[in-house]
Amino acid sequence: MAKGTIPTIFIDGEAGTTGLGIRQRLEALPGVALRSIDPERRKNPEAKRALMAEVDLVVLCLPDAAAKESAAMAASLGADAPKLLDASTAHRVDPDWVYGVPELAPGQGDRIAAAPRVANPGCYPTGGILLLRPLVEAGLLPSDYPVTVNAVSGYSGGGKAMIETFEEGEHPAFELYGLALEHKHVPELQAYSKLSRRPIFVPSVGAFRQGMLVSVPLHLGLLAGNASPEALHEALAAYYAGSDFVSVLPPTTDGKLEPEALNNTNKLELRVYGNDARGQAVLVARLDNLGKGASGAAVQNIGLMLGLGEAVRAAA
Ligand SMILES: NC(=O)C1=CN([C@@H]2O[C@H](COP(=O)(O)OP(=O)(O)OC[C@H]3O[C@@H](n4cnc5c(N)ncnc54)[C@H](OP(=O)(O)O)[C@@H]3O)[C@@H](O)[C@H]2O)C=CC1
Ligand SMILES: CC(=O)N[C@@H](CCC(=O)OP(=O)(O)O)C(=O)O
Repeated sequence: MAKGTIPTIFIDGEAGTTGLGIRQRLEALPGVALRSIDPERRKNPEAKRALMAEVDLVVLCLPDAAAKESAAMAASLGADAPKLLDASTAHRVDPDWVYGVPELAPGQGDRIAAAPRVANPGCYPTGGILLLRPLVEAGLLPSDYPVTVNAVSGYSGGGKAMIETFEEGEHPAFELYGLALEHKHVPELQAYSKLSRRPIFVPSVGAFRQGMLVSVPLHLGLLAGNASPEALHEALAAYYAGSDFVSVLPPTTDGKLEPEALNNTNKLELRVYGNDARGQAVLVARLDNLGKGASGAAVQNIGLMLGLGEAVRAAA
């Protein structure tokens, strides 16, 4: 139930990369009003608390520690507490929060719509989970399969600090990272893909602003019943039939894929590349790390949480 005539939203951290992207998308959306704090007071706890009590929904676009503080502040408002959507990593595997991937499973969109607290997903896990979960659910990919997820992101994924180092020419043009195998996205990737064995995750970042590819190599002989690439494709296509934003495409014929084609959209594409003779396949997800990987996904969740789903679909 809206506190005013139309739902109101406060973006805590609206000057950052994700906050700005959400703001721009919401400004183009009819039926919501944005509320802000004077920029000089944007980190002031009293100013935040007062605004939180007035709005219907707060979006947290903050580093993890600040997101935890803001979430506690909102909870302390009791009956005046707004709904929360957290873009940080802080609450993604917290059982008191609903994971904000509407395509995760049947009924997930309804769970997001009804939830007081929703955790927006990480950009890389969005691609990995949407590739893996249907195959585990279908019994094609054993849950203890030794999964490796390789990925490349545009440099905006690292927020304001990384954007600056790339645009000042102070960052290598390409870099593997996360090689300590403790990347913050692994827990959500494992939990929501329903994998019993911790996946190996090897992210990388390149000299392009935005766009992302997430890929998972598979040995067909280790899948249930030596599943074929066609069976993997069919399982994914059936899972996302009728989805507004996720599509399952035949692989391109030249065996190449670039990461930027979906930039500035909330779309995500899945493909299965296979070679029966070699007994191998590679699953690939393409998305915009700032779109379906962050701000686009946030606006999709806001649409569900505030009953604006139709407007979000129309604007996408
Ligand atoms: N970039 C991406 O692709 C994605 C990022 N995310 C997540 O979103 C969150 C924000 O990331 P991102 O936008 O990239 O980061 P940025 O560094 O671009 O922005 C963070 C913003 O938060 C502000 N901030 C920090 N502390 C406070 C506070 N206590 N109160 C109010 N504002 C504060 C910062 O201000 P100042 O600079 O002045 O400190 C900055 O404007 C992170 O948790 C990140 O993990 C999620 C999905 C994708
Ligand atoms: C290139 C780069 O540095 N990417 C970020 C992830 C960006 C992202 O979407 O992660 P969150 O949603 O969890 O913030 C990283 O690997 O930490």
